Amino acid sequence: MTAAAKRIILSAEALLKAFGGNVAVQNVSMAFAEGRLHSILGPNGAGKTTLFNLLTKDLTPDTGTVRLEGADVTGLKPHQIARRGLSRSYQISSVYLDMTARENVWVASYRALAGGALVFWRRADRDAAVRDHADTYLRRLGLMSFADVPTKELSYGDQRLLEIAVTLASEPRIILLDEPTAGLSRQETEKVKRVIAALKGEFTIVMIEHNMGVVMEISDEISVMNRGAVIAHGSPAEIQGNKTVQEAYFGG
Ligand SMILES: Nc1ncnc2c1ncn2[C@@H]1O[C@H](COP(=O)(O)OP(=O)(O)OP(=O)(O)O)[C@@H](O)[C@H]1O
Repeated sequence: MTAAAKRIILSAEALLKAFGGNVAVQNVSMAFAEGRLHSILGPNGAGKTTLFNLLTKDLTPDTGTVRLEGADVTGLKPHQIARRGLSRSYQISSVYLDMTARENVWVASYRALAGGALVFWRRADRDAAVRDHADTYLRRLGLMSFADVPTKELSYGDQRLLEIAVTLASEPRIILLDEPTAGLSRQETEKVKRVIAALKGEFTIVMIEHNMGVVMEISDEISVMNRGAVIAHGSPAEIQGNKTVQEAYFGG
């Protein structure tokens, strides 16, 4: 199915962001279709992270519009965007190293369930519900055997998986993954790749990723940025054969 045939859940429309005289994101428009994995590629400094920050409202664009389910959300704060179902993982792992794996997911689970007036539940029921919720995501990411292990004792790859578990436990509809395989071994990269591929369809995923093999294998569509602008958009096969991309990204 083509992207055009799918419902657009999130979109960037003519976004522009400059830092002083440096235009980091230049008139960028992108549409993210429901249930698809859309990767953003580009060399260092292309503007990918700035675009993420504009989508999550960690940054405000100088001009342009961000739409979530058709509504203009450009003026909203990050927590308001999160409440509307958009959750993000960071390039630098943001899990708490002194907490156990389960405790890390608990925090997001508690927030997700608290939306359902969790505070009024009996304490034992509440704690069991939060634990069940957290365990669902630990299991899903293959981390149950580490549930009670302090996060600092997990391998870096498992810490990145835990980060995805935390992201999912907030029950988003859209997840933004910032370089999920950065710094991982080949084996860990394979594992993270399989996990992300399994989330496709259920979640809309936007992913910045430098590992070309991962991007080409699991993406439904790819946008390529260079010097703040989008220079190509298409399927993995279309991007692989695109001459402009080869010149900009692979140096010729
Ligand atoms: N807070 C900031 N202040 C000033 N300049 C910034 C800021 N954030 C980003 N930039 C600049 O904007 C441009 C785009 O940076 P950005 O981090 O978005 O690129 P990127 O594609 O994510 O790169 P990388 O792959 O290295 O993470 C760069 O020239 C960068 O130096």
